[in-house]
Amino acid sequence: MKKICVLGVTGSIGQQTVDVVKHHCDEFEIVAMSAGKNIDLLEKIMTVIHAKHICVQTQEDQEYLQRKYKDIHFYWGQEGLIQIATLQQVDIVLNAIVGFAGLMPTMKAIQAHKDIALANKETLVVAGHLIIPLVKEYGVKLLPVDSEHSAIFQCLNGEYHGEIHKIILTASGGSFRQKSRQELEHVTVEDALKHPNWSMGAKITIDSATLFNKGLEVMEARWLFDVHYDDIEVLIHPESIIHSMVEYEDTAVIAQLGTPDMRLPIQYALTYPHRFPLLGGKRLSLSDIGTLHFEKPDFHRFHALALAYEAGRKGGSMPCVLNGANEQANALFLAKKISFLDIEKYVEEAMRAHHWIDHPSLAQLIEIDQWARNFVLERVGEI
Ligand SMILES: NC(=O)C1=CN([C@@H]2O[C@H](COP(=O)(O)OP(=O)(O)OC[C@H]3O[C@@H](n4cnc5c(N)ncnc54)[C@H](OP(=O)(O)O)[C@@H]3O)[C@@H](O)[C@H]2O)C=CC1
Ligand SMILES: CC(=O)[C@@H](O)[C@H](O)COP(=O)(O)O
Ligand SMILES: [Mn+2]
Repeated sequence: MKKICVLGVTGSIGQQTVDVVKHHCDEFEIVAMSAGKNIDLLEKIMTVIHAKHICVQTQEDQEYLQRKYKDIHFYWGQEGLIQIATLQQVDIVLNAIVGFAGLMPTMKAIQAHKDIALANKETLVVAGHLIIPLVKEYGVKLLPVDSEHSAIFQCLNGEYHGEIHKIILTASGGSFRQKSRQELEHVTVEDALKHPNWSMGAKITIDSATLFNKGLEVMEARWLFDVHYDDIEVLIHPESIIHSMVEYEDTAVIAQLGTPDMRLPIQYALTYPHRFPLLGGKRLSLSDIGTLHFEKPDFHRFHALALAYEAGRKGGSMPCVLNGANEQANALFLAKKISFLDIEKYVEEAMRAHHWIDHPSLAQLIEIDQWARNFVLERVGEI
């Protein structure tokens, strides 16, 4: 029985993880889990998942729940996340928290010798230079949950022999794939939240529309598979059927395909190297689909992708600035305080204003992340 700690159980990935675990309750048990502020949903999940260790975001919610459920141990805040992720009985931490908040629990879990199933791509974007050496030092597994990276991991069959010519990351193009730069000036939050193929949390859905999601994924791939940015190509593939590909030195291209369903990469990260049935999973019928489409990304129209390659190539503290500024600008767009194109504008301004440092420590990353958020808030007149 594999004992799992699910961070972000109330989110899109978190709930799909619950679904996977429910269908394989002989194999997996969720012994610890965290929510942010959605306590109603957490209490619903608690009726099917009987974890004894639960973390929430605020002390107030922790105290409320502790009074109500005496036989469960409740924790709160960042410290609480670290406590549940490092519990002795936990074998693997599935990190499905959104954003920078996922970084610290990932690091501490690795240092407590836990395997990591990583959906929280921001962890690697901002701190790949710290995380990858830690993974090696502590001899733990780092298993990708992000669909493209799971696809690459499956193509590589869990092994890497340095024979990769390039990685081809597919991108749906998001909600506005066919819109001109001029049309993008006036798009709404409601339209941006309509992803063509995936039902996901709000932050990543907006990131998908700006293409910052793909930019973050380029950086995630650089760290997970130890490839140079010149060897990572983004390919627009509107159907999201090919989840990504690996081209080898001998010109062979290996792809992983399937109907878009995040439960597969979640489950594979938990069952690797084995494959279990995916209950309710829709089988792919290429004859029904008929045609798949591909196009090159337009780096001018989707400037975010160009910014992400630039930040990744610069390395050091720059990805942290891009990520922090993007998280803040994304939230301001969702709150209808800035326009869609303002997101990439403020991220670029933060990158230009930043005093770059090489190899930032965790403490420096925390400072830089806060600086980038404040930079955007100041530009918008929010502080
Ligand atoms: N959704 C998807 O299909 C995919 C997601 N990912 C990645 O997975 C991660 C999660 O995405 P997704 O599930 O869509 O996001 P959601 O917004 O749906 O869920 C986020 C989860 O994190 C919790 N949370 C948010 N902020 C904090 C915080 N400061 N401290 C503690 N917990 C917090 C939320 O709690 P609450 O809601 O209770 O406040 C919720 O449980 C992201 O990094 C995303 O990029 C990657 C590939 C696909
Ligand atoms: C499901 C998943 O992994 C998301 O990251 C998804 O890839 C978003 O789609 P696009 O960013 O390609 O639109
Ligand atoms: Mn993805």
